[in-house]
Amino acid sequence: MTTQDLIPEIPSLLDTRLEAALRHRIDRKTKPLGALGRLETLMLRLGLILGTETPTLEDPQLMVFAADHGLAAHGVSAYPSDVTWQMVENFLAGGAAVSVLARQHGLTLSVVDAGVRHTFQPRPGLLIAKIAMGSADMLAGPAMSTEECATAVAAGKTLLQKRPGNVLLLGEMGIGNTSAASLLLARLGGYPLTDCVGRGTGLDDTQLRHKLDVLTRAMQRHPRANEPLAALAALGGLEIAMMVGAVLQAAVERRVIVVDGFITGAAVLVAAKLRPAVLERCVFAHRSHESGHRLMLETLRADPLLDLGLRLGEGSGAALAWPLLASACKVLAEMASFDTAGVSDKH
Ligand SMILES: Cc1cc2ncn([C@H]3O[C@H](COP(=O)(O)O)[C@@H](O)[C@H]3O)c2cc1C
Ligand SMILES: O=C(O)c1cccnc1
Repeated sequence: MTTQDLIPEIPSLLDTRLEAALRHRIDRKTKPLGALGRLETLMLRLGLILGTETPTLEDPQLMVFAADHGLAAHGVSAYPSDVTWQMVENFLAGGAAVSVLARQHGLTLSVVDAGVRHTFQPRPGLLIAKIAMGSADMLAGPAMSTEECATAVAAGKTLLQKRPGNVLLLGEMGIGNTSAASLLLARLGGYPLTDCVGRGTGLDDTQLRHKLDVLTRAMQRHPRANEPLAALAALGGLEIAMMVGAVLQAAVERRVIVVDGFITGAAVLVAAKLRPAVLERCVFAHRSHESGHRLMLETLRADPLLDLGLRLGEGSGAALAWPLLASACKVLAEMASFDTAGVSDKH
């Protein structure tokens, strides 16, 4: 499969007529001009993505992409790799944070086994798309072969195609994946690693220094992995690669993409380096407590909706931001204008 086949074209959403109509509609609502603040920016974005002055959100899909990481054997996380499969069980049993939030908000939760080091029993809500029993140790070679990486991206596209609705909320699970996300940010953003690495699940100072040392060696091991797909294969992870495919396909289909935290942000970064117009389809849910996330958001020119000090992942931030998207659509559709309500406009 050529890169051309794997990575679809994604046109810009630029539509000056629709944008003007949306701005007019928002400005004529019964409120001081601009008074709904960033909710107005959100209304505009949702209208542009869905191509209408009255967008409606249908059958939102929260997909949690899960995989293990070979690098985790080097002690870059505060928790053992087994937590990945155990949390997948927890998601499916309905007991994880994201399970509760998805239930509360009526989001369809599916868990994707992109490469967890465990064999799951098939059951509803679990999409088995396993590429390998975890990624390889990137200090010894690439995390994924070029073929594995391409297969993961393609699988992400196919999975998304089969899901209904017009909104994708991204989530992930994979012990060690803040390391992969940090490496992708450093390599694709051209930043010093120290600005990109954080405590993940809760490393202390000594453990953080060790993580930085391991990640420095990973960068040195792959000096030529500079292109997005090469960096993804060498330094990424199976769940991140699968999210890249899902994001590209969601963008092709003009779905709203709700981006969670640092790791889902890394997948969007790779996708945006390949196809910049992906970013026009994204809503950034929150600013994570993970220290590299600020730089990640700056790189993506993102202005996230929430800042709750979350450092969980799973799609928990995306689920928490969901009611704001729902409100934006409701207000755009139902709030009266100065003309219809007979309210006097400003002098
Ligand atoms: C119980 C538990 C539940 C989680 N849910 C998400 N993560 C989060 O932590 C991991 C990334 O951090 P690091 O790179 O430090 O391993 C990912 O699995 C992420 O989704 C969890 C982590 C744990 C321990
Ligand atoms: O921002 C995130 O998504 C995040 C941060 C720490 C641990 N897991 C996820």
